[in-house]
Amino acid sequence: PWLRTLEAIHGFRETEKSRWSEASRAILRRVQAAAFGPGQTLLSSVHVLDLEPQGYIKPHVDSIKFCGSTIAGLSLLSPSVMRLVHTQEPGEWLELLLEPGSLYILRGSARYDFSHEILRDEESFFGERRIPRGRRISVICRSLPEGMGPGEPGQLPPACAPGPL
Ligand SMILES: O=C(O)CCC(=O)C(=O)O
Ligand SMILES: [Fe+2]
Repeated sequence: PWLRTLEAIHGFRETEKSRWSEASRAILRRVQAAAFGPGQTLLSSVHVLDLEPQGYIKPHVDSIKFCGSTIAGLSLLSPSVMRLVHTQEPGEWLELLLEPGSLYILRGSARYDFSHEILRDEESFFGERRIPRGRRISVICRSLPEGMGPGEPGQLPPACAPGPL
């Protein structure tokens, strides 16, 4: 639902999950505490993306219609490189090495003014260092779009209706 519309992603499968084991919920609570403020409401379901070794994500900015001001992603299995490029100033960019078990948080300017992408295996370098890509799973939490309080769930796709994590 997130990326199919953008055709930004290749070699993947995905799902949205709202039911988690207690052990997983404990981890999601840590993500929530690290990435989101007390006033932020999260989308009720968590996005899980499974990228095959040849899979990659092209540069995009998450839709402001479906996603609020914060995106937090937990990377699992293979390391990968995320590149952020300023949408107005392509010379302004940075790369993040996403080690398995790491959490990235996109908020503020990183969320709105920079595109993000996951490099394909052939281009997967962090500086000079080659980062060979294997299967990568990411678990992504997002805040609700502003003005999308529980009173206005009609504008959201059903899987994104607001609710507790
Ligand atoms: O896999 C990730 O960490 C990022 C996924 C992403 O950019 C998205 O779902 O919009
Ligand atoms: Fe994204």
